[in-house]
Amino acid sequence: MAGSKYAYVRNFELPDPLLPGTFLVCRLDGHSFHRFSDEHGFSKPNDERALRVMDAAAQSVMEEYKDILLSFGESDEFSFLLRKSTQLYNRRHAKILTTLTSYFTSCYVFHWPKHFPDTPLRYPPSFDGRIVQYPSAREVRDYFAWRQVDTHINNLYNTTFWALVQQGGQSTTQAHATLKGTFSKQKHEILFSRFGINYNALPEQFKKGSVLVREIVQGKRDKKDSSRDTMAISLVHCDIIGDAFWDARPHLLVE
Ligand SMILES: Nc1nc2c(ncn2[C@@H]2O[C@H](COP(=O)(O)OP(=O)(O)OP(=O)(O)O)[C@@H](O)[C@H]2O)c(=O)[nH]1
Ligand SMILES: [Mg+2]
Repeated sequence: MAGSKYAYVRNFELPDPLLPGTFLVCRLDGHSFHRFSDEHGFSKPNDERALRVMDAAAQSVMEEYKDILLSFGESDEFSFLLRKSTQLYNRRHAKILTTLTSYFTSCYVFHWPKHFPDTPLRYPPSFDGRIVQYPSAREVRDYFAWRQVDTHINNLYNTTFWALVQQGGQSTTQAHATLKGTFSKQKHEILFSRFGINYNALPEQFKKGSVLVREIVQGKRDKKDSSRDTMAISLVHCDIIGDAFWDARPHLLVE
């Protein structure tokens, strides 16, 4: 079939394949959530309702995209690990990134009312996204360890910061100055001696983020493909994503 004289413009649409045989990590991050959290009255430093909306949206994404084996979330971000051999959308970069970002965003809006029954959305939230390609399991392990360490560092800072402001009566400028150059031990000490807060006793989700992992259901075969095990998504808050985590779940890092 001959194209119209206009059809040549199609040639300007270039292919954008992701490298074959690489692990894909897609990280989404709330756009201007500093403002979004203020406008929707999130509690500081952590709002459990807000974290539950993020977890619910990520779970929906994993239910829709079976090649996502693991996801990790904290604050306004979520990272998704796709299996190395995924053929999702023929590994087209923009197609994967835009559909995951838009599906996550609409799931966030979809799940919002359940967790914020008394707070209607004041405006539509949005998320940005990127895909990083990692050649080996080592980088994937280190990637998730990096995000989880970041959660801990940020949470310790934010918890101490807001204790100084909310309970200690400091201005935000003063609180920043108090914390400047402090090591983590000193922040623990400020929390405990001044405010009676034992950091280690805070909810695991605040300190370690949310891990959603596709686990093998022992002894059960997939209904559609009997050569495969049945997988179920489980939400873990207390796991360290360290060597013991990965070693117990070798299926996450196979081809
Ligand atoms: N109060 C409160 N704020 C939160 C919570 N989770 C995320 N936020 C806000 O979301 C921000 C997330 O950090 P960033 O992603 O660096 O900042 P951002 O405003 O989203 O900016 P961009 O991502 O660059 O668009 C935090 O700085 C907080 O202001 C929460 O549980 N409670
Ligand atoms: Mg953000």
